[in-house]
Amino acid sequence: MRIGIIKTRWNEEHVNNLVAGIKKGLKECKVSDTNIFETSVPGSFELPMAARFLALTGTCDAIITTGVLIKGDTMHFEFIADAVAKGIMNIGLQTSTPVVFGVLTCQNEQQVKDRSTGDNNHGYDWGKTAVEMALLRTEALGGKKGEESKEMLAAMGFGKADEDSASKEKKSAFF
Ligand SMILES: Nc1c(NC[C@H](O)[C@H](O)[C@H](O)CO)[nH]c(=O)[nH]c1=O
Ligand SMILES: CC(=O)[C@@H](O)COP(=O)(O)O
Repeated sequence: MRIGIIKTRWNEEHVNNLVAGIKKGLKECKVSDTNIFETSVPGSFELPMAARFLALTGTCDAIITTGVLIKGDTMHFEFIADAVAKGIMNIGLQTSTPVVFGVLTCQNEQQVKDRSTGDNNHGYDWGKTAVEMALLRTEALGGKKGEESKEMLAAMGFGKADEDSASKEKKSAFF
């Protein structure tokens, strides 16, 4: 299983803490470092576009987008938070690659710290969510029922991740 992490350079220190949490969650799920692809974008607003580009490479079974939005003095926060949440959902649905919404939307810095450090690092849960959704995707697209979808996805450029899952015979647990 290969997982992509796209992180922002906005609020970099907090985001790096979240990424550490994500990697802890992935490690517990036996995802090796070599199967984690990591890249960065300027801010949260750029996450959906980058997630789309990465999904279209067909190299990841799931993608985690992570960033930190902190409320400022204007409506900027509200517009970005709404656009990013909807954008990330859309990319997952459009590409059939699960995209985890790993963006904290906080009123202040303390709220961020409370959710990105110690035992309440939300990144940890996002790592596990990505693995669960990647497995679900494999079940959905890698089994017999998924043959047609797989061909369609291959034609659209979703090659590698699907080839990997197709080469293993999997017993479906979800469907
Ligand atoms: N204020 C925050 C931003 N703002 C930047 C935008 O995300 C974007 O990069 C810019 O509007 C150019 O398109 N980004 C965050 O991730 N967090 C913030 O608190
Ligand atoms: C420009 C930004 O990304 C953001 O920080 C806006 O903050 P504010 O709402 O205080 O203008």
